[in-house]
Amino acid sequence: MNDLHRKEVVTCEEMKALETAADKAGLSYYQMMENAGFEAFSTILKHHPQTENALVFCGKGNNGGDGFVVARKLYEAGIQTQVVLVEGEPQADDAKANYQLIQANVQILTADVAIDMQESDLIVDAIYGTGFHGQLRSPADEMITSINHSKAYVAALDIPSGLSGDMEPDEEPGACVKADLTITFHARKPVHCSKTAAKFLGKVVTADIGIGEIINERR
Ligand SMILES: NC(=O)C1=CN([C@@H]2O[C@H](COP(=O)(O)OP(=O)(O)OC[C@H]3O[C@@H](n4cnc5c(N)ncnc54)[C@H](O)[C@@H]3O)[C@@H](O)[C@H]2O)[C@@H](O)CC1
Ligand SMILES: [K+]
Repeated sequence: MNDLHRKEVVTCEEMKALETAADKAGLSYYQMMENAGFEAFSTILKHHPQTENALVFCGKGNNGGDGFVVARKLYEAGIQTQVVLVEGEPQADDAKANYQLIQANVQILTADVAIDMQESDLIVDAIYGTGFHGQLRSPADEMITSINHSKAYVAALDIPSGLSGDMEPDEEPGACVKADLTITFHARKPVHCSKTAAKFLGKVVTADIGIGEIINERR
């Protein structure tokens, strides 16, 4: 593992290796998701404390799982919260577990119903993170166009959906979420250092999810 956990910028593959190492050292994937969701929630409310109505767009992978954790924290903080399942029910195990935890309290919408974004003052983008490659497909592309037309404050979890985490510095981005705030986990990915992507990232905050500490402890 060398000093990979100390690097300020890691590729998506290196991030996966760090998560595997942290899991082996005793920080479960489930706990990393909880930490990522809690840190994102706290960072969002620090930057947008006036939030009253939130809409959380979740994909089917672990980025969506982080979104379910954020939705639970927002609801627990007394904020009116709705979740949109962009690609149907979650497929990743920890995302499924976190989806179960919000069922009783958070209204769940699906991509086939008309979504009114007028009332929302916060949109959380948890559609895709480091697992995304290539171009957006339907219905995510239509959802993202609507997100970009809304007046809400937009916070992206890990990466604004549609951008590849390993983007080359001079690569032109395709269609993607335009965020006001991006909260990335553990370390920046190459996309967070790209000049061409900068206008879609907004302010970038790196959140500690416990990986560095657990790897240091077990050395
Ligand atoms: N334990 C973990 O693995 C952790 C993961 N975390 C979160 O999980 C994210 C990575 O999760 P995943 O690897 O599940 O992937 P994502 O949730 O980023 O993506 C979901 C799925 O989208 C699919 N996909 C890729 N390109 C696509 C395209 N063009 N159109 C449609 N679908 C496409 C992929 O098959 C992928 O499985 C991170 O960015 C981070 O937010 C965090 O919770 C921290 C811990
Ligand atoms: K995202």
